Amino acid sequence: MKLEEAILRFGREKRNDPSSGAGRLVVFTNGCFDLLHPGHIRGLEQAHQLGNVLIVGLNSDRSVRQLKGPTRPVIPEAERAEILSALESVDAVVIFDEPTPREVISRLLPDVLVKGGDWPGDQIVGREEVEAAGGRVVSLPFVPGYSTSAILEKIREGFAKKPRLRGQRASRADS
Ligand SMILES: Nc1ncnc2c1ncn2[C@@H]1O[C@H](COP(=O)(O)OP(=O)(O)OP(=O)(O)O)[C@@H](O)[C@H]1O
Ligand SMILES: O=P(O)(O)O[C@@H]1O[C@H]([C@H](O)CO)[C@@H](O)[C@H](O)[C@@H]1O
Repeated sequence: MKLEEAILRFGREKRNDPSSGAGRLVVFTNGCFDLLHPGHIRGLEQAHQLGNVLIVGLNSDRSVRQLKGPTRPVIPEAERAEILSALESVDAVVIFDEPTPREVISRLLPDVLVKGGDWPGDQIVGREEVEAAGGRVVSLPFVPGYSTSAILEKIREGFAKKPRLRGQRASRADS
């Protein structure tokens, strides 16, 4: 979804308009969401439970590369957005190209801004803007043992031990 559409549908003006089903709490979270894992899924489900609508700000491929290096993301932005959009807990996905979601958050002004516990509270971008508009910021519990980097490392280690020819599927006997 384009930011402009998200603002039209879920922006503060829309929420303050009695004819638009006022009282809908808009929750926002953001991330790269490259190779989803249970930490992502649980965090998104918990985020959605904090309001009525969950909008996810998704870093574009260019933004992910700036943050996590030239080998990332593994999954292109359109497919990351498709995967997130398929989750019942996610109502809209807005891709942003900047290094941080500050612009998106400033324009959407969600009622609740959420980040996982891997981010210290004072480093959550958008905190000031959301709180100044009367919203709140929630840091969700981190689920230990899950990260996209760890998944990628496990894959790299596996291939390092038993490299396979391109296109060759391992038989059960190989494993
Ligand atoms: N294990 C986890 N438990 C709870 N939340 C998580 C966990 N891992 C990531 N998140 C949250 O998911 C969102 C997206 O994070 P991100 O895509 O960077 O995942 P990641 O697994 O940390 O990736 P990477 O290892 O590439 O940094 C962020 O809000 C982050 O706080
Ligand atoms: O997937 P990540 O690395 O958890 O997401 C990043 O979060 C940053 C965070 O919101 C800073 O408070 C954000 O600035 C960055 O663009 C990524 O979304």
